[in-house]
Amino acid sequence: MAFEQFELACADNGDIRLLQVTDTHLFAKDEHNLLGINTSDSYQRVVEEIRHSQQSYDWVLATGDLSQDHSKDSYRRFANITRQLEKPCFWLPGNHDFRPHTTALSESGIIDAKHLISEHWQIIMLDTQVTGKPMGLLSSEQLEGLATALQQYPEKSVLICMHHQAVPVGSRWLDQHNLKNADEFFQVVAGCSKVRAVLFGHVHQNFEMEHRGIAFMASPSTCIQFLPLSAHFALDHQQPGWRYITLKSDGTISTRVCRLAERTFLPDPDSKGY
Ligand SMILES: Nc1ncnc2c1ncn2[C@@H]1O[C@@H]2COP(=O)(O)O[C@H]2[C@H]1O
Ligand SMILES: [Fe+2]
Repeated sequence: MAFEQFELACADNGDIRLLQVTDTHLFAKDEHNLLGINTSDSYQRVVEEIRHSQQSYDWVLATGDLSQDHSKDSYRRFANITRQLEKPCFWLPGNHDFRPHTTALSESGIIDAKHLISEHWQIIMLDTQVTGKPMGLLSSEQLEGLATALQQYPEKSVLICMHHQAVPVGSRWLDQHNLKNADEFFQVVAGCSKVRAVLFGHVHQNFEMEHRGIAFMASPSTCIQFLPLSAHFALDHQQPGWRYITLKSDGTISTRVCRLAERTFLPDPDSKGY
C-alpha cells in the first residue's frame, strides 16, 4: 500500500514552514463547551492571534480530535475558522473524530492527502484511530504505507505526524491512551536514519523529547490543557496554544510553541474528565 502524494512548495530559502493546530474539539452548536471552555471561541481566538503574529508559515497541519460531537457541522466549523488562516490545511484523525462525517472537511477545502513531498523533506500523516477507543494503533496498512514511503525517498528527511503518543509523556492516566503498537512503529522507522521528528496531538500540552535520535513533539490544544506529569486526570490553567515548525533544507528543524497571552479561557475547576 502507498499513500497518495501531494507536492509541497517550499519558501524562497528552501524552508518548509508549518503551523500545527491540534485537538480543537469543536461542536455544531455555538454555545457548547468542553469542561467549561467554549472550543469554538478558543479556536477562533487562536486563529486571530496567529493572524496578528509576525511568524510566517505556508502550510497548516491539524493533528486530530477536530470534533467533539461527531457532527458534520463541527467539521464545517473547523474548516470555516481554519480558512481565516489563508493557507492550505492538511489533517489526520484523532480518537474523537467520526470518519463518516469528516467528508465535510474535504467538501470545505481541507486537504485529504497524507504524504506530502518537497525537495528535501517528506511529511507522512498517519492514522492511529481505533474506532470508539481513546487509545491509538497503527494498522498493518498504515505501517506498510509508512515503510513504503520511507523506502521510496531514502534521501529525504522525514517528519511523521500522528494523533497519539508513541513515547510516554509521563502522565499515567493519559499514557494508558497511548499508541499501543509503538514497538512496531519503531521497527519500521529503525530502518531509516532520515526520520527527524514525530509530531503529535492528543496530550493537550507542550512536550518535547528526543528518543532514539528522533525529536518527539506535542503541542497545546486550542481548547483545554492537561496538567503535565499528573498521575490522575487534571487540567492545567495554561492557555490554548499552537506550534510553528520550520523544516530546513539541511534536515534540521526549528520549532516554537505559542499560547494566547490573556487568561481568558479557564476550565471548570471541578472537571473530572469527559
Ligand atoms: N478522567 C479520565 N480518566 C481517563 N481518561 C479520560 C478521563 N477523561 C477523559 N479521558 C479520555 O482521555 C482522552 C485524552 O484526550 P482526548 O481528548 O483524546 O480524550 C480523552 C478521553 O477519551
Ligand atoms: Fe485524542
